[in-house]
Amino acid sequence: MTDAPRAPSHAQDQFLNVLSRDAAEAAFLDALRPAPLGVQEIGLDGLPGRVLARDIAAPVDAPPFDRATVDGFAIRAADLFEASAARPVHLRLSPETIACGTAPMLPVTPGSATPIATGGPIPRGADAVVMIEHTEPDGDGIAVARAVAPGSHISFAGSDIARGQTLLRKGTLIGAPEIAMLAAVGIDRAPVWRRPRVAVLSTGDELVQPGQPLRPAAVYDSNGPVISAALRENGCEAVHLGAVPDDPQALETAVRAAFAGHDALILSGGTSKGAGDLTVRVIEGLGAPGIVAHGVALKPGKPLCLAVCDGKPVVVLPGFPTSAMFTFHDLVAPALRAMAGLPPRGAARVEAILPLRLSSELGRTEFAMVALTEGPDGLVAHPVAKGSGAVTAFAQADGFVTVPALVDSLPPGTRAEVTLFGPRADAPGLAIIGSHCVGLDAVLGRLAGRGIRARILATGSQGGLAALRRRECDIAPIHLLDPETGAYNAPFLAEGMRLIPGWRRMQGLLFRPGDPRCEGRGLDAALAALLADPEAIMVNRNQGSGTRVLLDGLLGGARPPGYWNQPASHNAVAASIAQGRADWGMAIRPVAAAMGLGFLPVADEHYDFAVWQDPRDPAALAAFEAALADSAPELAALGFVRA
Ligand SMILES: Nc1nc2c(c(=O)[nH]1)N[C@H]1C(S)=C(S)[C@@H](COP(=O)(O)OP(=O)(O)OC[C@H]3O[C@@H](n4cnc5c(N)ncnc54)[C@H](O)[C@@H]3O)O[C@H]1N2
Ligand code: MOO
Repeated sequence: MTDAPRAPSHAQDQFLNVLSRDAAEAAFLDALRPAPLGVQEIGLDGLPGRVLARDIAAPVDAPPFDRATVDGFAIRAADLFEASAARPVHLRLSPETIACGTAPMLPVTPGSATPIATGGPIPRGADAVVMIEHTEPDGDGIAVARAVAPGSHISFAGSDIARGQTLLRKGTLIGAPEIAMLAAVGIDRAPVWRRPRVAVLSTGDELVQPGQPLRPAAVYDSNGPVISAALRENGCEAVHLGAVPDDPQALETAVRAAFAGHDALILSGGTSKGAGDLTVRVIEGLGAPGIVAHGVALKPGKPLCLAVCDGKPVVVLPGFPTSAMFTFHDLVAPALRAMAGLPPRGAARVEAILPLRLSSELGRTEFAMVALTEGPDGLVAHPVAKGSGAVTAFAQADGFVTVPALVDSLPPGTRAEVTLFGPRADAPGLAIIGSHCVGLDAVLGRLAGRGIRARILATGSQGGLAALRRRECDIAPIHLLDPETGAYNAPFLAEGMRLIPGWRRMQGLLFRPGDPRCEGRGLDAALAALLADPEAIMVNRNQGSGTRVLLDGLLGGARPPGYWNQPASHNAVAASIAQGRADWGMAIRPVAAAMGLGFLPVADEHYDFAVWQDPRDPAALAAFEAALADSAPELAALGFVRA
């Protein structure tokens, strides 16, 4: 409860009351007591995805009558007890033929048979059907050379669904199989829970809706669409109202309107500081009891704000996309599912080995997202964290490992429980761990065309080689320069590994077009001019990258301004120069071209694939090599030269 008086200052008392995850959940559920919102009758067409509000009993039998399951003759089994190949039994034919949809008029009397189609109602007197191919025409009737057990080829009334039986239970999520059952007993509408209508509002001056051009310093609103999608996956109707700027009046108006017209309200962003106080004040004014938790000892997700106003949930998710999704799934979705009448989502769990130490912040329950590969001793859980601001972690991860608040790290080799996002992790065909290159996407496209799926985890060359050494992946893409020999990749292989030759990528010096220090000059002259100018700021690369080795070689011990800015990708280097945060750096040519930057070639870098000589899936690896050969045109178009 947060009725504490607020200082009118700008003091950073953002988290009035940091609760444990469990305490926050309990406070929220206690104040909300989530329950379904009411019942509505919906026709069959609208039922998929809805949740049944009452048990449904079958009003009729299915099938409604005893029927033939084959084309043949309705007979009396007793007539054929003695039938054999040596002494076929003759049966005379009844004058009627029973088609589907024809009610029989005449009984089957001893010594007779009635032609019947699959699905035709069994006539009185008959107790079995003999298949047409087990009979021969015989004068005015048929000859049957085998006995037939009573009940053969008959499906009896009510054998599928018995009248009065509970067909579907309350709480069932209706899909195609349920529609079939309802339709089969003649039901054309069913009572379902009303879907909670949930308003979704993003907050922040920097947000631009997808489809619009991006302004400088702005980002696309990804939380709004992803929360809306997740709401729909959890039985709610999502109403995405776009983004509202950090302006008190605009925020108050938007929040009040969204709250009034919906069953729940989900905001994102601005929970931790500044504008967050605005949102919090508006929420406090919406109704009692108001905010029940603001600040939860969770990682990601610390600034989560949970409120209940006049019986409706009002939630402010952290702005960072990964934090927003995690807190939504962990603490918000279960309550909304209960309001939608859906049962709790059962999460499958598997055990997997941690290949590396997993560090965690003491005092916060931490969820570490992991991608699974198959290792020699079972599943291996590779952390895929890119920070709370990332949007790709959910798509790349199979699930997460929970590190309790009082644990600060899990050592390598720990067998950890992984809670899966989906029903079961689908085993990828090929596990590729190492350095990522845009050219690899072209190869994987070709590989998919050959029906083989691959999982890529971008860990850098060294991480990939280590995973390959532990046999936790099939392929490690690497570009490692041995400064001693000047050779690429081969010196780094372990005994029993080999290289599949990949391609060469030209590394070079990047600059903004028109920079007089570089434009029209050769590499040496440009470098000399840059190093001579104290105003020239460089952007470096991370230690351990091949590009860094090249750069350090070029710099020959110099430490120009910007040296300590060390991002880990070609794209970050190019963005930094294009946006004027730095003036020069090193990256591969396609990245320079994509950003419209000037480029002075420095050296060809070799990007190859390390594999074991005795791979665990030789066929998949052969398919990879074939896909690599097929990708020559795409690679050439990207500016890569096949090795
Ligand atoms: N000094 C402190 N700074 C921060 C703290 C802290 O305790 N002290 N907490 C950090 C944590 S943890 C998180 S999580 C974030 C949460 O911040 P907010 O909830 O206030 O979110 P914003 O500041 O508005 O945005 C953070 C980040 O996310 C981007 N964003 C916001 N909305 C969207 C959206 N709809 N779609 C895509 N991206 C969005 C926004 O542009 C920012 O980059 O705060 C830390 N800081
Ligand atoms: O809570 Mo924040 O979500 O750690 O990044």
